[in-house]
Amino acid sequence: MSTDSAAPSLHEDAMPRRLGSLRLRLGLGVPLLTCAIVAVFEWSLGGFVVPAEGMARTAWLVLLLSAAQLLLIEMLMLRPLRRLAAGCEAMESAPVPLTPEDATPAPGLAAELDRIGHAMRRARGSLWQQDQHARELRRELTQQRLLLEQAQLALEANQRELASLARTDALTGLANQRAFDEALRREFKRAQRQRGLLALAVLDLDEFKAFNHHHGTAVGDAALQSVAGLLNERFKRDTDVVARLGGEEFVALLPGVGMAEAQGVLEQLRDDLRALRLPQGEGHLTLSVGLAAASPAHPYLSAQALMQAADEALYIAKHAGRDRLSLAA
Ligand SMILES: Nc1nc2c(ncn2[C@@H]2O[C@H](COP(=O)(O)OP(=O)(O)OP(=O)(O)O)[C@@H](O)[C@H]2O)c(=O)[nH]1
Repeated sequence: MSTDSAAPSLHEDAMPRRLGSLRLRLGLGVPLLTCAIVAVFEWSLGGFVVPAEGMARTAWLVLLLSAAQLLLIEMLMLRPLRRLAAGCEAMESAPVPLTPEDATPAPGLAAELDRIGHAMRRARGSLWQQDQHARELRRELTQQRLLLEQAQLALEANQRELASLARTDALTGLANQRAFDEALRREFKRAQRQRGLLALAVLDLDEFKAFNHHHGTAVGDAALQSVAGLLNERFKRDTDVVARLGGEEFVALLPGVGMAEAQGVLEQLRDDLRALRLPQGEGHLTLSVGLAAASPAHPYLSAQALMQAADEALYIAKHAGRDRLSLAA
């Protein structure tokens, strides 16, 4: 049968071994039983006193009867059992297409066993198909999970980008008002806690309305970007925060920096701007700065109070004629 050569299984040898042992037992048992039956039969006919000729005839009779029985057992039992065993083994291996021989089993006991083997192979085929289907579904599920993970990563990246955009000034790339407000609150509390220094400068370009008017807003935009570049250059420490609050107004928040040090760096920044001679190396765009600094010797009640002091200093610088730095009282 075709299933005899099916894919190997864990119990491949077990069933034939069992059938071989059964055949051996039948091979011994059937002749002995036949011998016993013939002996009883002979005894019932004439007793155990049998001439030598009669003995030989009886031996032949036993031999022939045993051979006939064994042949019948082989055809009607062992062969169908082998098919059944093959059917059982096929349950553990890939299905093999049913042959016409499988589809039309022989009549009698063999037919029953064949039918069982046949049904087992059909069940195996169906199980195998379901198993294949389940594997496909699992593969698809894995793929979908991968896609989902990728989409999730992309979404997280987008969210991070959005969050960063929400805290960044689009024109200059500096922190915006929202990011600055958070930084001011955070650094002010830290300075208070650690009794440290915190300088805050508010910087405002002078007569920027007129600048825009003369040179156009595109040139004005470029000037704002140049000032942002200068701020980034001058305030490079990890703890420094520079931001554009809107329009032509910038801030520099400098943790751990006192009034004198901040004043020095801001004057250098004003020199840098003057040297640039915006626009196009021929102009004279200037900057006014208001500077306030919190320290244990000069504390402020709140972050807002520090900001207000810097704003007031800027107001004084503007009203004193612009292009200068004014210190908070
Ligand atoms: N090019 C450009 N101009 C801007 C931008 N945001 C605000 N402005 C302009 O900046 C100018 C600010 O003008 P004002 O607030 O009157 O200040 P100012 O002219 O600089 O005068 P002072 O601050 O008193 O020296 C306005 O004309 C705004 O239109 C921007 O993103 N790009």
